[in-house]
Amino acid sequence: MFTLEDIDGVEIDRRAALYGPLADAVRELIDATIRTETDADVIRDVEATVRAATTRLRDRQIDGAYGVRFTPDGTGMPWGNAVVGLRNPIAPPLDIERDEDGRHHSRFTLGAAYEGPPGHVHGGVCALVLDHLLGMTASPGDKPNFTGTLTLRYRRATPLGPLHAEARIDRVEGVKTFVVGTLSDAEGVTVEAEGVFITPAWARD
Ligand SMILES: CCCCCCCCCCCC(=O)SCCNC(=O)CCNC(=O)[C@H](O)C(C)(C)COP(=O)(O)OP(=O)(O)OC[C@H]1O[C@@H](n2cnc3c(N)ncnc32)[C@H](O)[C@@H]1OP(=O)(O)O
Repeated sequence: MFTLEDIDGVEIDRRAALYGPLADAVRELIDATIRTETDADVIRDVEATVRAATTRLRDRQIDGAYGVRFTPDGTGMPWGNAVVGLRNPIAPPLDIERDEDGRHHSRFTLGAAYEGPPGHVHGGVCALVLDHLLGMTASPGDKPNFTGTLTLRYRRATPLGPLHAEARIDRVEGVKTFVVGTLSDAEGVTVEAEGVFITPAWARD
């Protein structure tokens, strides 16, 4: 599940510079695919081009998903992750910052690819973002904590566009870490979240 990738910082940077722009380009493609109103023959031509590009990428590929890789110095490479994955065009991706007090926060933009109600973020996408942010907040050390229960209160619809999310640990009780967080737009909080994150048996002392 968590694997060691024996590479140094120079190699991480090289790979990030190679794969990051590809994922960015595909994110643009997703947005353009949703919003285009160009001519039918152009759309069919682009479809063929995209299929050809996919065939070229599949020339050599790993079996299964990317996994969460760590380098010997503990640098994480969750590059296939659905929220922060550098190589995953589905991920917005979030850039999550950690304060000295353990609070985690992120500013990001969700566009047309994340729509649920017209012009607004899909409720499941709100949950996706908050689950990941709260999960990161719950796992400050080298032990993973997995979502046991995530409770959300959707106070009002979240508009597509620039957003902010933050989370902090409320308390720790044995193997359970209780985390609270919010998703907000410029007008204030749209979704409140509470999560119970649990250290799985295989990671306990
Ligand atoms: C580089 C960056 C990395 C990047 C990677 C960072 C990843 C962040 C990911 C974000 C978070 C995720 O999506 S994680 C993926 C989604 N979550 C999952 O897939 C979890 C699936 N479930 C499980 O693996 C398991 O059920 C666990 C770990 C949740 C529970 O394990 P368990 O072995 O069953 O626990 P058990 O010993 O019975 O119980 C321990 C205590 O927890 C309580 N408990 C047990 N289950 C639950 C529950 N669902 N909700 C509340 N509380 C519970 C029990 O009552 C007990 O309390 P007491 O008696 O001690 O009081």
